[in-house]
Amino acid sequence: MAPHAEAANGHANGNGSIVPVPSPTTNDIFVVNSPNVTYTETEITSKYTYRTTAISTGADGKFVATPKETKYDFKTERKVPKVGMMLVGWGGNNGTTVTAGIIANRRGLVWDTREGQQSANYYGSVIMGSTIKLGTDSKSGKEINIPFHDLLPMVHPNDLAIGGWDISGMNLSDAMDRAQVLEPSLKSLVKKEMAQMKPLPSVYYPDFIAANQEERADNVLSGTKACNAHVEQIRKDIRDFKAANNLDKVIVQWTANTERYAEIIPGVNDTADNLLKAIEQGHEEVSPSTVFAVACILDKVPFINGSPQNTFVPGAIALAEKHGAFVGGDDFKSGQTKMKSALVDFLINAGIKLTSIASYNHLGNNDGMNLSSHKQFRSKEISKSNVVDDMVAANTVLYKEGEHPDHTVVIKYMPAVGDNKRALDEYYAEIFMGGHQTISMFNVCEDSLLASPLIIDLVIVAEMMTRIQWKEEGKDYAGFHSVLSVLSYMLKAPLTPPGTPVVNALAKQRSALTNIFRACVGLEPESDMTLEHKLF
Ligand SMILES: NC(=O)c1ccc[n+]([C@@H]2O[C@H](COP(=O)([O-])OP(=O)(O)OC[C@H]3O[C@@H](n4cnc5c(N)ncnc54)[C@H](O)[C@@H]3O)[C@@H](O)[C@H]2O)c1
Ligand SMILES: O=P([O-])([O-])O[C@@H]1[C@@H](O)[C@H](O)[C@@H](O)[C@H](O)[C@@H]1O
Repeated sequence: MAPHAEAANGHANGNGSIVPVPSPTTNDIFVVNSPNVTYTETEITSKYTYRTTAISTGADGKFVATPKETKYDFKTERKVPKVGMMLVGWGGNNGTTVTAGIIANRRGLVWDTREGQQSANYYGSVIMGSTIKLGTDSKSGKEINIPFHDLLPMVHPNDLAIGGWDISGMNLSDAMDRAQVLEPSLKSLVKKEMAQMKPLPSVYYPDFIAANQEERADNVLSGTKACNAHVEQIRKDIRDFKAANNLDKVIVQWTANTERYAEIIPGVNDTADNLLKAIEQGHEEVSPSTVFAVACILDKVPFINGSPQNTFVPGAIALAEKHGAFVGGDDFKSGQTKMKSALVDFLINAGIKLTSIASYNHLGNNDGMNLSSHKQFRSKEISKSNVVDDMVAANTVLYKEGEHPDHTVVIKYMPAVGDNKRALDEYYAEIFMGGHQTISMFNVCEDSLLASPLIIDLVIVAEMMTRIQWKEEGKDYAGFHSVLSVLSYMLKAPLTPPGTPVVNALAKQRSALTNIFRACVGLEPESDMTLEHKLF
């Protein structure tokens, strides 16, 4: 949508004159016409008033609600850098699928399927496949929506350089065949390019993943316990990849197997210094994923954990804060849990008292095989079970202090169904006057085709966050907190800055992401009040 003529030429400042703004870049589809927003060739700055409600309790025990305003300045770099995505577990179902998907989109591929011709797309990506409301047309009052990707100058996934590590040395074409996710007609179009891609050898500490993974571990660095050499090798791998592809920055994601939880041990992984010392001493409780996290943190390479294990032990969080490095996690929220976080939000906010959730799923891919081992399943059970806690705790009308719906999670490995995970859910609730509502759901989640767009969203948003700074009046600009809780929409068990609340409600997560990005261009949060359509 071309911006309104005079808006494109500047905005009225306090004394009514038009302050010229540089014309939007060719990629911009909108410009904000506000005295609070300034565009230069290199950055967008916005003056933003953050409005909240501070609650206190009066002497009479009543809540006292006081509107509160905090003024922030946001600064966003406009130049979209050349970005690399390095995946740990690159040779897995997700790694091969997301790689093939980006190649297919980059080349605009079309392939034959039983239902006819299929074109490459980014469906399932909130950034590439959804829109946000920009505002309402000043003449018609019609809602104007724009692609989410156009809200800020974000990286396009087609431009990502892709690499990574795997304990399996299989090239990406053969690994794509092993994954059994994509149509042969599509694979035939990308296999030549993918055959040239070979994962870098990785760290392999057998005790952290299922023993059934050992047979594929033919591409490993020497040593089966954490050590400085492993950290330094990973740091070198990232530097080499960045140089070889002439990149401005790299984002690393863990999409390798689910590990068992690491025990939190005082003196070992409870502080940054202890964790570094534990790695140097080869402590057996330091996992491969934590070694990758440390390597990335030391070079301020954003690291995101797409699996449920506790990669970010307290020492890793402390190290990230010390270095001002971005981390995010845990566990891609792809199918069954994504549905749950939306449905539970709806039920509880509709005043329906959910009393039982039974979540059963079975799958036949290698992830499922790894999860057939109890310790690895336990990691996943935790991330899949905690997703309703915030919604339940927020409704003290339905639930007494400490009251919680029954919630069970079952995962069974059934090789025959491959990557086409079956999620069978029963939601049981109390309704008006002793009635009950039972919702039974059978949800076939093609796991890797649902997870791959999330891997893309996580890279795009994490990279965007590296180009956004904030300050209060009279202070210096700074980055967001090291723990990127803004990534929570894509994750089952959102990691948040220590001591801050976890929000799992899907609508709230999307709203937070949208409105933080809107603030960067000086736009108010979208409230959906639409008073313009209610008062007149
Ligand atoms: N819908 C989804 O697919 C989904 C959703 C949420 C989370 N996850 C998580 O994402 C991860 C990947 O899922 P997947 O279906 O691609 O699994 P997968 O088993 O197909 O792929 C995992 C890959 O990691 C490799 N690997 C294991 N340990 C490694 C190490 N130390 N270093 C490097 N590579 C290593 C394996 O060889 C394998 O190729 C799993 O932890 C899974 O639980 C997947
Ligand atoms: O995201 P979601 O569909 O709830 O959870 C999925 C589980 O149902 C599945 O068993 C597991 O293999 C995937 O890794 C993923 O975690």
